Amino acid sequence: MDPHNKPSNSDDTRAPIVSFLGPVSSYTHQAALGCFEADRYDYKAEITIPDVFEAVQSGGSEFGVVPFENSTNGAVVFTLELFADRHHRYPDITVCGEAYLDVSHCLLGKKGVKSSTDSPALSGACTPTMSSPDPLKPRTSPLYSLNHIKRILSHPQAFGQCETFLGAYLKGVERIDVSSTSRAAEMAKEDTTGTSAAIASKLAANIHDLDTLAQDIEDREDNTTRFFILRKRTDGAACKTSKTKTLITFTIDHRTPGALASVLQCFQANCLNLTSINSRPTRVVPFQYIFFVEFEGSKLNDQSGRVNKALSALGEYVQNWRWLGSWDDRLGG
Ligand SMILES: O=C(O)C(=O)C[C@]1(C(=O)O)C=C[C@@H](O)C=C1
Repeated sequence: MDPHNKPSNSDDTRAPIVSFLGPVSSYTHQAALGCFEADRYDYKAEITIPDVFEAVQSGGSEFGVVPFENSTNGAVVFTLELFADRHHRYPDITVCGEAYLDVSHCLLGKKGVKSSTDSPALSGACTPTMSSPDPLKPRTSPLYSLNHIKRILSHPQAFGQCETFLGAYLKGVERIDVSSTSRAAEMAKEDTTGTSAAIASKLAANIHDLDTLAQDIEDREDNTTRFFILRKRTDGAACKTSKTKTLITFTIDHRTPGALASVLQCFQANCLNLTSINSRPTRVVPFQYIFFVEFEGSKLNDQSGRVNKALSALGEYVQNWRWLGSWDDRLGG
């Protein structure tokens, strides 16, 4: 990746640090490797997504890479929560880039028995029941028996991307949410009973020397995750291409009819295409929300002036709002 202009506070003698949701071999790590050349940057594995935000906000790391949304399972709420920034912990965090990664999950563990068509672990797949009369057909079957698996570990996003396989072959098996898929692989490796399995990547299987009990277990072949690259706010970091996107957050007075429609109208009036809308609770008043709107166009490279016009116009309808960054659109690139 282009280094998005060298950070102004960087010491020229050391490589800029890129923090990512670790440990190594997470999908976020793989996305970071695709964006930042290994000979020009140092990588730092963080334990949680908040740790990545903190590393960038404190200036300890120049860049951070975090998951933002998945094509099958939707928004990564943990990341939205941090962008909501209710306690003003990350006032300088901005998005300066994005990356898309094809995500193909494996079930990793310690193998028991080689699978055969009559293995009891495999025979229940897609059997209609009263509660599930029309079960979906998984895209793949296990490579080995899963009879010995007592718990599955993964990041909640990964569970949501593999529901069909899990429903067919591991129905009722306990699921444990952990901080990332690569952490799940580490924990499966540490389990000396061999009864834990992790949903993680092929790379994690190699790094942690785990058996691949099943592969391509995601519900959809086109399963893709979008990651954001974070950096501290800099006014000069202009986008490089004409295809750009911008993210803002705002709150509105929920008692005013049409308040949200009025805000969205500011984008329509300036011919700005919206690309995503999300919301999270304000946690001030129940059932009131912080909205996230992403749209095509850049605040920093706004030759037509449409983005800045829309942003000035929406001030009239919101309680408060914040620009979270403008960056080059990498979809399809
Ligand atoms: O990076 C990882 O390995 C993660 O566990 C995070 C994450 C996510 O939150 O979206 C990243 C990619 C996949 O979509 C599943 C999980």
